[in-house]
Amino acid sequence: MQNNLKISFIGGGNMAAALIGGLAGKLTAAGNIHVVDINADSLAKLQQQFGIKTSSEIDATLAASDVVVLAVKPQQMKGVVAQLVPHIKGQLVLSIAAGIRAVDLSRWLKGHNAIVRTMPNTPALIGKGITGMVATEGVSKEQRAAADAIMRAVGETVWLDDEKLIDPVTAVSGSGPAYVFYFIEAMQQAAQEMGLTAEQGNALAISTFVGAAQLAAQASDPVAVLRERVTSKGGTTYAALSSMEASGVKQSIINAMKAAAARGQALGEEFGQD
Ligand SMILES: NC(=O)C1=CN([C@@H]2O[C@H](COP(=O)(O)OP(=O)(O)OC[C@H]3O[C@@H](n4cnc5c(N)ncnc54)[C@H](OP(=O)(O)O)[C@@H]3O)[C@@H](O)[C@H]2O)C=CC1
Ligand SMILES: O=C(O)[C@@H]1CCC=N1
Repeated sequence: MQNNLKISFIGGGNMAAALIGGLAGKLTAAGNIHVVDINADSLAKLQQQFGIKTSSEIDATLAASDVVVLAVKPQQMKGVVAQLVPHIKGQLVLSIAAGIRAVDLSRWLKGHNAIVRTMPNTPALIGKGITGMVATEGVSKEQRAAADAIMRAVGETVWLDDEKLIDPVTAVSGSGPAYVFYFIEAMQQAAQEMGLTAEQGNALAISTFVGAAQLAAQASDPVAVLRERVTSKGGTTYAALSSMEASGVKQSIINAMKAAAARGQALGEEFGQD
């Protein structure tokens, strides 16, 4: 599916690159995608990889865009948005930043209220992302559909009614890939400490994650039942899970995710001020 959607990215870092990979030449022609970034290396890489337009400064391309994607760090957002004001008229502004609230973006944009706040994740790079998203009142039906199409180009979407839920989404799926990588790293380390080679440990740990995740996605049973099926009475899995319970692993994960959500809220409070 290709359409003529003109999309400008402000910030061409890790997450923007993951999104552009799913959009360029797929949802829209590469020539319809424009990236503004202060980092010349990032721009050169993006242009070479995807054949998109790039510039180091905001220019007239922005005013001609249908969608402006804000993809800089939360700490950089206020300064960046201030530069956009003269160029934002009726475009949809789509933010992927953690923490920064739509009300603050709208105020910085002098009352512009066609804003969709989203929280994607890096598996977007391979079309397996999932994005939580919420629209402000000024977003038209067509703009909501465009936002959905952009994020669906790199995976699934989950629409929320309440912007407050973006912080929990950030804690679950936005930051989530890092928890998975952390768990895989621990499994790889354990594999090596028990005598397997790095290559063997990598293959075993990663395939186990992929296989178990796909089984969980396809099974009609809850994951707790799938876990119980692996856990023979008095067996090896029971020994491992008992050790995890005794160390408070589950509660640690819950605490960590609540810390991520709290950090999202704090970023909004810290970097969303006037
Ligand atoms: N990484 C992830 O997994 C996810 C990230 N996000 C959100 O995405 C956003 C971007 O994150 P990520 O891609 O990881 O960050 P990156 O640092 O990789 O990308 C941000 C880019 O913006 C550039 N930049 C800084 N200032 C400006 C400016 N004034 N004008 C234009 N470009 C500028 C940076 O350049 P320089 O490096 O020189 O500063 C950098 O290339 C964040 O708000 C984050 O919360 C959301 C979901 C997941
Ligand atoms: O760590 C962060 O703040 C960003 C948001 C979600 C994933 N990365």
